[in-house]
Amino acid sequence: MIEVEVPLKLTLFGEHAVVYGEPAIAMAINEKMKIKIVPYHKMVLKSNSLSIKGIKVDLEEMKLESEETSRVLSYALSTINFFEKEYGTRKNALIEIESPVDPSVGLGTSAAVIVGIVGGYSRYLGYELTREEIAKISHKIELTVQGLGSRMDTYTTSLGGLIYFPKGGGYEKIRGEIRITAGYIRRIATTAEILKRVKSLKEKNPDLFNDLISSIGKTVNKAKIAIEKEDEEEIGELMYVNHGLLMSLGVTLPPIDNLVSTAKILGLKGCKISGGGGGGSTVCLEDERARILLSTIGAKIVDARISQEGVTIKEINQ
Ligand SMILES: Nc1ncnc2c1ncn2[C@@H]1O[C@H](COP(=O)(O)OP(=O)(O)OP(=O)(O)O)[C@@H](O)[C@H]1O
Ligand SMILES: C[C@@](O)(CCO)CC(=O)[O-]
Ligand SMILES: [Mg+2]
Repeated sequence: MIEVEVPLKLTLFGEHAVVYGEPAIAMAINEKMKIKIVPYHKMVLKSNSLSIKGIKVDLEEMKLESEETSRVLSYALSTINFFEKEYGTRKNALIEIESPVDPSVGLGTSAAVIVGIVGGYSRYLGYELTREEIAKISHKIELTVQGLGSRMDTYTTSLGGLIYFPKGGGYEKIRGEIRITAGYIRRIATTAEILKRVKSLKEKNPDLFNDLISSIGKTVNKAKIAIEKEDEEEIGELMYVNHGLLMSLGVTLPPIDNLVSTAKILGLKGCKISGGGGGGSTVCLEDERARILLSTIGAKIVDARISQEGVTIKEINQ
């Protein structure tokens, strides 16, 4: 049996802008997706947190036929098919995914599913991939499924830690500690859908769009310096600025906008939406009042302690 653990992630700065080559900062957290892979007589996927809205069932074979099924399973299916296409191998298995959070809430579950299956299924096939190799393959798969996207989520969940993604590519681990309070609410759309909306804004108003994302890029670079100097005042101020710029991109949601502006009035150091947006996750610099504010919008608090460890893969002889 292969057992995989993948940390989820928080985007601290630069979401969406990073898709267009700007920098970003993300952090792997203590919320871990667990994936188990065991030999089986056919290829079966089991996942505790997925649900499907609307079903179409072949009653003879009791087989789900709805398009919704393939959409919801698209990341997992594409990852399994990747190995058949690239490595010419397919070995039947029962793949069981256990997620600590709901899907599509801004915590990188799409990246974690891909990273977990790439790491676990490649080991099941007898390959020993490094975390960098897992990240590279996973980014390629997520990009294929979504059509748009950056290396940020797949690299953060593969490598772990607090990571700066510079303009133009690569990554750099950041020293320094940042203590966060974070929670999530349900989202109105998936990241893939929100990315498409942002792209249409770029096509409609390229000059304005470029000004917005380059301002986010400047915010990220200032935040990197502030994190390294452990200057919480500056980090927090930049979180509010980044949230305002994401509001202008149209990716926030009124309950989170209200929370962020209330946080600012109450004197919390910093808060912003995190991840794809449209609801989902909110991050604040650690503060008991942030937990209270998050609970007022019905958010589920997550364990936002940093996970220095990235994806871990264990082979267990049964
Ligand atoms: N436990 C799971 N099992 C299988 N697939 C999952 C699971 N969790 C998430 N997914 C896949 O990931 C998709 C959600 O990806 P999406 O990018 O919208 O959210 P996210 O990655 O959590 O947020 P963000 O990209 O903003 O960080 C789901 O629709 C599903 O296809
Ligand atoms: C919105 C985005 O920047 C972060 C999603 O968690 C998309 C990406 O970087 O692939
Ligand atoms: Mg995602």
